[in-house]
Amino acid sequence: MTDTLAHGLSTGVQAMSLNLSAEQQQRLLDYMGLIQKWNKVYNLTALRDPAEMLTHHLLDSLTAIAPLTRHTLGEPIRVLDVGSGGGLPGVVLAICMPELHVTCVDTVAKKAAFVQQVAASLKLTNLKGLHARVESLTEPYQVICSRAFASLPDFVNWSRSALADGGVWMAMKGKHPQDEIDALPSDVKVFHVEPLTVPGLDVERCMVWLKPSLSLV
Ligand SMILES: C[S@@+](CC[C@H](N)C(=O)[O-])C[C@H]1O[C@@H](n2cnc3c(N)ncnc32)[C@H](O)[C@@H]1O
Repeated sequence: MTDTLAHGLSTGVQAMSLNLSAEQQQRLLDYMGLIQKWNKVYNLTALRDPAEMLTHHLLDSLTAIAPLTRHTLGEPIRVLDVGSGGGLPGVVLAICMPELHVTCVDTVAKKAAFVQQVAASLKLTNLKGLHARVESLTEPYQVICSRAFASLPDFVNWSRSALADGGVWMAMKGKHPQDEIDALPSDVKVFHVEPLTVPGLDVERCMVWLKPSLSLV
């Protein structure tokens, strides 16, 4: 099974043209192993089948790497993953983009504790699990991301106090969320929507990029 998962991961990584070392791919597999091991204790995901976890969680989260890399251009910025749960996509970002400083915030204490445990086990010094409501955060992040978290209006309204000057939001969504875009506050605008393809999954996914409309970014 382990070999099958490793093969599925490297095939997906190639399909996405990602440049990940053998060590990074092993860490991704180790992360999946930790989710499987602790899922019952921490209640991290409804998925139990490792092959499904690979496609629906790991490969799905990996689709964020290329767009985020195009945005950061290798800068060591601070990234906040809102409603990160077991660390998706935050842990994946921390593994694949070691220059980033990634904080995964969740209101559920044991989910934040799990991310802390992942950081320690996988020696990810650029990863932190934080137990808090995102609305309470004020330290600035240059990119605030989310996956399967909330509607776009709630996402930006609840996290805007943590957005750095010139910062952007990056939301991983299913099909193009026109209704949510139409309901955004007037001082937030979408500046890019890009389709995402998850290898091995026939689903609609997109990345929605947003920023305060007065920003000069
Ligand atoms: C559906 S889960 C998504 C988890 C993960 N991002 C993923 O893709 O698997 C949404 C998470 O948001 C967290 N959450 C809900 N409201 C929140 C808030 N105001 N601040 C921080 N986390 C919140 C929940 O505890 C839950 O773990």
